[in-house]
Amino acid sequence: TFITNDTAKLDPRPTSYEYIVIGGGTAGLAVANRLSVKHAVLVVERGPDIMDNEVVNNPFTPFGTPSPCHFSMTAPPQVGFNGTRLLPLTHGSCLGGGSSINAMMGSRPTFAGMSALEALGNPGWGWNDFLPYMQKSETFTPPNPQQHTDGADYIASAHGFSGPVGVSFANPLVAPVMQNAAINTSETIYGLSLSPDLGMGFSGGHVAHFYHHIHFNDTLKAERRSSSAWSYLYPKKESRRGLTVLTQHRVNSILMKAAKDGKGNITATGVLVESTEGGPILTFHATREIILSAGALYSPAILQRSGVGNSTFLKNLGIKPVLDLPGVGSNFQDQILLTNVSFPLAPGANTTDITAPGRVLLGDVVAHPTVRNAFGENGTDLLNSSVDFTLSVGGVVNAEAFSVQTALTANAYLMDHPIIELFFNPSPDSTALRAWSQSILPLSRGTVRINTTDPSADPIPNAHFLTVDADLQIAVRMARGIAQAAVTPPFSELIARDALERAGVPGVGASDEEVKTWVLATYTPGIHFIGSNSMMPKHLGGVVSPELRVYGTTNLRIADASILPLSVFPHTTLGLYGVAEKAADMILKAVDSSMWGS
Ligand SMILES: Cc1cc2nc3c(=O)[nH]c(=O)nc-3n(C[C@H](O)[C@H](O)[C@H](O)COP(=O)(O)OP(=O)(O)OC[C@H]3O[C@@H](n4cnc5c(N)ncnc54)[C@H](O)[C@@H]3O)c2cc1C
Repeated sequence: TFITNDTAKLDPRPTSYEYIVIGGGTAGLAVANRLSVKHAVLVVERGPDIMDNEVVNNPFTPFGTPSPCHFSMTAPPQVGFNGTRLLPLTHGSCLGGGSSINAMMGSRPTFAGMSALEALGNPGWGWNDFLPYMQKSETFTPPNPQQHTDGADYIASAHGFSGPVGVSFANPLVAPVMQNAAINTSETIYGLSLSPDLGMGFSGGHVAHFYHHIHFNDTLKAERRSSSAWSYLYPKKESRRGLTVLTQHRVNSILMKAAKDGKGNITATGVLVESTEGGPILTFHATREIILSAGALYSPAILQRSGVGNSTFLKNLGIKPVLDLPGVGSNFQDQILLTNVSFPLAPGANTTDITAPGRVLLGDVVAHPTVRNAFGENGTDLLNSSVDFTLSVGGVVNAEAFSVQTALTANAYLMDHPIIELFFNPSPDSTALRAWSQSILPLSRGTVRINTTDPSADPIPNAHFLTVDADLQIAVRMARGIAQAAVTPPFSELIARDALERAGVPGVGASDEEVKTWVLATYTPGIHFIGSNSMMPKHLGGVVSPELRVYGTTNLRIADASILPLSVFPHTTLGLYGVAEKAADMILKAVDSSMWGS
């Protein structure tokens, strides 16, 4: 593998590769790794290589600590209490992308979620077909006897044991006394039962220990973030003669030409690349395929700059349309988080038992209530929202797209897909226990659009958070879950009696209006952006086919979070490695079949 930020070092500079991967982030590096076993692959990554950065590598660095990989853009004003709110959209830009800065919480989709994805017109994406790809990516470290005594468990058949991505529980388990109290309390408030393993695809309300994307070396007793860079790129055994990685260079656009396949499809022939410091525009050609993996914020922007998107919109920006695909940048969505809820510890609490000085991870245990757990038997009545607003802002390309997605979401609810996440961890300074709640499967939809042809400018991502009523009602339930946890033993016994008041959370007796006010004033993005190049039928606004090929092209595929049409990955990363493995498999099989055919 050759990693450089200097094109002069590509000497003589090859101008042609078999495959070009745009974006060396979470999914991009995984795809590149698999393709480069037998093929010449160029990865172009806008951010730097920060291999030795301790802030990033140490999994116990307090979440959110700035690093050269942390970037943020501000979304257009979103709904808020008494008007609008400006919310930061954080993302990673370096080798590893989001996986180099995320909270490493490892979760997977459920059987119900993957059924919804498949029913949307994506054969081959159901749970049974998808599980082997998640397993292929993973080396799971089973809990040792002490971790097991402290509560961690697993189901071997769910996991992979020889893939590049390290998945393990912290060793020793972080604050097991706190974890077990949180589990018991969650069981009580939502009527849940303990699940041995989050990765088995279980639907139905459950509570479980989280594992994290951490490489754990039993001999060295060392733990390191298992970013995609530290999984698929840096380790010696993953080194590839055929792989070139160009960092600190941005792909401005993709070059296309009319193909001679007789079906009117176009072919992606190369990319225009520029150093992020400026300088000449370079052209690199791809002889086989181009794989777009710049993430849900940037992949639609690159397509739009390349003339792929809604033709009218492109013409208004002065861009010559190459392919009219109205779904590009539509169906954009994110979950929401209720965060920063910090319950001060009970006076005299034994902090070493219930907090973990220097070893905090986000989300040590997680509760996953379903709509039945959170709202009772009539919970699916929630989903009677009108399409009008979403349609007017371009969140869906037509009313049918919204009604199909609503129906699939309702069906997932009936199959007991979790709708809420409630998770807990100690505060980094060991003075408090923190509660967080995250929505799953939101219905609000928005857009990612460029507003200039300047390739150095960020696109405008507008998720229109909480604009569908069901999402707001679920958010109110999320806040109520946090309040209930604070007054329900045994968790309540670990925190101060007036913890709820001091945390500023509406009490259990607060009215729905009071809770809604608090939600609108405090919610933040879930930072699991998806959907902006959705995998679904073209007439519903789909951008890629189940083979992840951009409709109307012969050889342009997308492998990143933008292809997910529904938010069925509660946390995205482990599922995205599955997407990347499946993408690589489909690409390589296409080569094999063309060789047999020739
Ligand atoms: C702060 C934070 C916390 C999170 N916590 C969790 C968690 O605990 N668990 C979990 O599972 N998920 C978590 N996530 C979500 C998860 O990390 C992302 O969904 C995932 O990393 C997205 O992967 P991707 O491959 O789609 O894109 P990315 O990983 O974002 O990769 C895209 C790459 O493309 C590059 N790029 C963009 N434009 C260009 C261009 N024009 N040319 C070249 N390169 C370009 C970017 O620099 C980036 O490196 C978190 C995310 C964030 C930001």
